[in-house]
Amino acid sequence: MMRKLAAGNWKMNGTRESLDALQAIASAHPEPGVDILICPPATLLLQAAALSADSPLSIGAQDCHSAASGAHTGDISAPMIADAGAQAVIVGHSERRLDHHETDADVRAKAEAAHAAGLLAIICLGETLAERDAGSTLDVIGAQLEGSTPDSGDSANTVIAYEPVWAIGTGKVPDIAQIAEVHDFIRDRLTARFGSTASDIRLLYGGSVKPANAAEIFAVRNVDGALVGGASLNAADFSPIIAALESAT
Ligand SMILES: O=C[C@H](O)COP(=O)(O)O
Repeated sequence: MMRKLAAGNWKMNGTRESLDALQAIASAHPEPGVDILICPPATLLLQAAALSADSPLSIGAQDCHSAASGAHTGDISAPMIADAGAQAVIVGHSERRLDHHETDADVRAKAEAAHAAGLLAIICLGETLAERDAGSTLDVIGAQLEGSTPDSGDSANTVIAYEPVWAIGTGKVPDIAQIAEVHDFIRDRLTARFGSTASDIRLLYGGSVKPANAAEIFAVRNVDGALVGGASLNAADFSPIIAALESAT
């Protein structure tokens, strides 16, 4: 049976004192009915993983290189992330695709590296506002999904996060029908490619998820959790989102 996933992406936020939030979240959900993942910046991975070792929280990174090691100044590899005690890594976030010109092929290679290192790969997809306005959302999502998801993907090692670029950090959220359309589309495409395991590949929605809108989003068919940015930075906001997901399960 699939366990839904509440994932927090701290992005480029957080210093050591921010780790207090991990304890607060773990204390509020001692036996959660869903999986909980926090992805802090790389500087905090080792400490966050150590602090969470005996808690229901898992820790993930926000990116990895596609190579296991080598001359890539400033990058970290999937084996290094695993060595730090983390269990997951986000790949292909739109901020990486935009800021670092990452292509679908790059994202696919990173996801393959994550799988090879035994990490859960959270593969992000999302259309821009211009693409939505042009009516090409499903074409964009279909191409990203096909190009970014490796053949090694299955329900145990892969999560897909649908994050409309225009909804990230803006307070704007697609309407429920729009979320349902894209999630149904992703599920159908995964089923066509991967067969029966696709029904258990978790599909997360991301983009301005807050305590006030979480329950409505989690009621949508084929929404198996959320990838949360700003509202994951503190327990006061993230904990009600976790609770909403538990209630929807
Ligand atoms: O990875 C998380 C997403 O980019 C969503 O960020 P947000 O919840 O701050 O809109």
